[in-house]
Amino acid sequence: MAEHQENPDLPDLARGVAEAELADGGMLVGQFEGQSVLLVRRGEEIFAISAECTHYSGPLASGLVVGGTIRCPWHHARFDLRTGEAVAAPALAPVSCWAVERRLGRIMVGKKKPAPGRALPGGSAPSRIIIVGGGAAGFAAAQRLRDLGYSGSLVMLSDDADAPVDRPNLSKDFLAGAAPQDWMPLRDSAFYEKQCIDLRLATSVAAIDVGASEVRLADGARLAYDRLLLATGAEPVRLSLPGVDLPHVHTLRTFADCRAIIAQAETAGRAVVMGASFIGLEVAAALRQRGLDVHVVAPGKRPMERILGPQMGDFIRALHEQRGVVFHLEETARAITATGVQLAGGGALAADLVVMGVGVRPRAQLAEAAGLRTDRGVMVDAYLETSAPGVFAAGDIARWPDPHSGAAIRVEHWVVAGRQGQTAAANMLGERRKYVGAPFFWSQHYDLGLNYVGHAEAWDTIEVDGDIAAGDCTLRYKREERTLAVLTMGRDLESLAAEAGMEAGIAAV
Ligand SMILES: Cc1cc2nc3c(=O)[nH]c(=O)nc-3n(C[C@H](O)[C@H](O)[C@H](O)COP(=O)(O)OP(=O)(O)OC[C@H]3O[C@@H](n4cnc5c(N)ncnc54)[C@H](O)[C@@H]3O)c2cc1C
Ligand code: FES
Repeated sequence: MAEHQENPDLPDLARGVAEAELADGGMLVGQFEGQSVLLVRRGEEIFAISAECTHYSGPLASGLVVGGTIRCPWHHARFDLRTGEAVAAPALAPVSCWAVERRLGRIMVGKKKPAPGRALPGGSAPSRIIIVGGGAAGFAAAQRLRDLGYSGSLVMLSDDADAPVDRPNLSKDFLAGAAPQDWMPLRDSAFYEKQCIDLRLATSVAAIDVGASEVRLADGARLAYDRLLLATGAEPVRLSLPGVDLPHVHTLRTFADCRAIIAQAETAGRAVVMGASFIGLEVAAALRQRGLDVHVVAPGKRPMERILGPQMGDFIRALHEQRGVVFHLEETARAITATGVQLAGGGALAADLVVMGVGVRPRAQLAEAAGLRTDRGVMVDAYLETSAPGVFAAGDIARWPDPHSGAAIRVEHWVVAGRQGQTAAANMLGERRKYVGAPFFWSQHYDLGLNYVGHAEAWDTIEVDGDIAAGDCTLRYKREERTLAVLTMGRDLESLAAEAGMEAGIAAV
């Protein structure tokens, strides 16, 4: 938690505030020993927790209290009000909590509470767990296993040479040059040592033998498991075009990909981004922030129209055009040369950097070869277990029965991957916890963020409330009167309420 200068505008919680200042259901930010502390009152109970989210320092006072949790307005992390525990991704570290005293009509903050400990769930705990994948789902699962008290062997295999990183930032602040390199790892190497997580980088898994409960590494070594989590994520599609292997043509998935784009951007003046969806446009924004000329080539009529609809498509286009991005829509590339991109429509664009953001495909080959049930991803049940008992899957590869849309869906969202990793961890230890989280993602373009809750592949109506052009709106994607998804800009509380509402709807069934 960040240290703060004394702020004369905030009440000193060592001296306390009058009880009347904190009504039932209310929140109040004060300071205690130089730190911002949030008081939350629920009936007769008062909680004191750090006012800043441990993900990107979001202001918890602008969040939503649901049951015993407080939810961050920026990317929906959840913290237990009593213990401070980060119960749901994307936050991976707890917030501090303090004891609260009520004396002579005043509320005062006392001693900091110790970090929470958890008892291992009942049942026969496995003694060897292997996680294949060092991304959002794999990391969150490993951390949650240790948080839950699992003390057996925990091996995490990743074919990436870098330890797990904050992948969403690869197309945002880090690519734009606004975040230092040391922001990127989710944890430093000391964390893995301390938690006894045997993290093996640049280690490729070649096969899984579910009959023998073994994974085979590319170097031929075999490792036995009692429980296995597949969290192999997705890989970027590389269009098959002449010139696609030229050195200035990139895709973006890993930290190394991002460093290579940055190295090229340092000398490049003109970039062509292929694809006008989330990653393509975030890359376009970041490269504009670095001062490059940026052209975007995409086959659709509007950017992001298939996912967000025409109104948002027009808005996103205008937003990027105001910042100097030039779109070539309803257009595709025919070939890439050392100096540019030739368009199918006959034109040509000069470029010394080309980035393809044309989608990803799930890395489900291991599961397919092992005979697990797959269908455009790895099929899992509500507990995230695959068709092979004891083998779980989470994140971008998993297709799960989503209770909100009623369909088996697979998404590519950071928060979903992290939360599925956390649920799979509990279930690998013998809990029977269904994954019922409403899908959620965020995207950032320059200083504008959008939040999206739910899942709508097709809709018949988009209900717009507010002013899209002003970045202050809520869009509801509906089919037959039912809201499938809610997009907000500048209305974080509505996004949180939509998520909580969808989840409450499921809980009530
Ligand atoms: C640039 C970028 C920006 C993004 N921005 C956002 C955003 O703003 N919001 C959002 O919600 N989502 C965003 N996403 C999507 C989000 O990052 C993914 O949904 C998330 O990372 C999925 O997590 P995962 O654990 O399933 O897979 P990954 O994070 O991809 O991790 C997969 C891991 O498996 C390893 N692996 C794969 N196969 C093998 C093998 N055979 N042997 C060993 N290891 C293997 C890989 O090396 C990797 O470590 C972004 C993605 C990218 C690339
Ligand atoms: S800042 Fe709180 S969830 Fe991201």
